[in-house]
Amino acid sequence: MATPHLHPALDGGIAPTSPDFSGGVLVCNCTDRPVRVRVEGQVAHNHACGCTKCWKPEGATFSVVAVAPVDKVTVLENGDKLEVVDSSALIQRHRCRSCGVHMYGPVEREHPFQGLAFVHPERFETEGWQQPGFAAFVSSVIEAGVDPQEMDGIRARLRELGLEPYDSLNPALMDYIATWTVQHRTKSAAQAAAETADA
Ligand SMILES: N[C@@H](CCC(=O)N[C@@H](CS)C(=O)NCC(=O)O)C(=O)O
Ligand SMILES: [Zn+2]
Ligand SMILES: [Zn+2]
Repeated sequence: MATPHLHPALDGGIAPTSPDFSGGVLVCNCTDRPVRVRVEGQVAHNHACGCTKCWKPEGATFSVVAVAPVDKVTVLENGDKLEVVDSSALIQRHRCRSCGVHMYGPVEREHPFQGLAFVHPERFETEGWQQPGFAAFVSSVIEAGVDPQEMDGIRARLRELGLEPYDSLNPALMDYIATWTVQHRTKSAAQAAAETADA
């Protein structure tokens, strides 16, 4: 069977992380007035995402997406071209309205990921960004039109590339979310008790 095409940054082997990468500028696809967004520092939790919401380059089955603290992300040029894809979504994906590339997606509402912005490191002008480490929302590629019969081949290829496939996020992030949920619940209960005591 033919090797499945996943994403240009994955198909030919994954470029290694550079210890010297200290941030860079994300650029959209426009030749005229490209949107430029600066990210200070290395990105984190870079991964392949199979969900239908994340931006993918033409023909790709997966997105490559990472996070950076939102206060390390600055729109440098042509921010007037940005629009929010879906203002009701958790991730406020800002795309270039001319070329469609998603430039950054902050999480603003109360959530374990609050304060982070999702970015597509392949849009960095320079190399050395953190290499992807796992694949998330893999089954979701079916929602984008992939034949379910291709899933074994896709998961095998992801594993071959060292990207363990998950149908949600990886265990580290799922544990982080669950821990946040417990702490948040505990904090809310404590706050409620304090308010009752004050009354
Ligand atoms: N099966 C859904 C999954 C969508 C989804 O939950 N995506 C994840 C990974 S990016 C998420 O956290 N979404 C939050 C959001 O889109 O704001 C799809 O493919 O559309
Ligand atoms: Zn553009
Ligand atoms: Zn996604």
